[in-house]
Amino acid sequence: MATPLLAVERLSKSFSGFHALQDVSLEVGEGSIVGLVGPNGCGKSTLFNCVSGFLPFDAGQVRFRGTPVGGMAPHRIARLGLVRTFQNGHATKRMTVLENMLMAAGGQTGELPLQALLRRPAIRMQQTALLGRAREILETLKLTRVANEYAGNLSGGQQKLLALGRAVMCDADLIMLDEPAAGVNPTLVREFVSMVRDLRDRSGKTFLIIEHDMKFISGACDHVFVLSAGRNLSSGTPAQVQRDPRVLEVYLGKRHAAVA
Ligand SMILES: Nc1ncnc2c1ncn2[C@@H]1O[C@H](COP(=O)(O)OP(=O)(O)OP(=O)(O)O)[C@@H](O)[C@H]1O
Repeated sequence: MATPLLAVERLSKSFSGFHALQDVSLEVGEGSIVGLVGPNGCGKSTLFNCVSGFLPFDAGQVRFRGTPVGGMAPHRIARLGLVRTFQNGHATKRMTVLENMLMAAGGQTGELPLQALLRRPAIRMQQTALLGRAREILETLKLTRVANEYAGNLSGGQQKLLALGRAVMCDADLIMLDEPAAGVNPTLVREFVSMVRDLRDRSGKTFLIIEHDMKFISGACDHVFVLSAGRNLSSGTPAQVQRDPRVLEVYLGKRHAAVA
């Protein structure tokens, strides 16, 4: 079997003796769109933080393209091709949307002053290419109209789209989205789903997505992992997990699960 792009292997993480994650495992295949769901407090964000290097974990391993990334700093993991968004967006509010996009594309030639002096034509070409790419992504995300607005002036939904755009701009292979549909109006959620699928189909991006909105999960994801109280509960296609009595029980309670 091919090595999965991301493998989380028996990951555990405690906070002062409280087990936020216990032996959690999941795999994300290249080019797939995978959902991570579960009731509030079940450990989804903790898992994202551990995978992306923002939190150390206690036991288990995270492999990206087979390489263990446990203990690596977030920027090193990002350089390998794994980036994540945050629930609150993390865009710089006093820069324009376009500037935020350009900032997200790290690792350009000429970031050091000496390089900048020696390689001016190369830098100009690279800047033109980046600008073109940023404009193209903003067009896909329907943000062209607000490209020169301060990011702080965008609506909640537009901020989410900008977070997605910045992640795509990094040119990462795996993009982890933390609640992309929270606070986004239903029409925009549908567009967001088709944009994510489009980015996967056209650019071969892989996505791991935390989301409470089951319409988003059903519309976007090929596969879903369900956590409950810091442990793996279920996994399968969106339709399979929504029929799983264990999942119905944690979401709806035992009595409802029996009749659902
Ligand atoms: N830094 C921390 N210190 C102490 N406890 C924490 C910390 N971070 C998370 N927790 C606890 O770990 C558990 C899992 O939290 P986490 O935020 O990962 O859940 P979640 O599934 O993302 O929840 P939500 O859907 O509400 O965002 C919760 O009980 C939370 O209170």
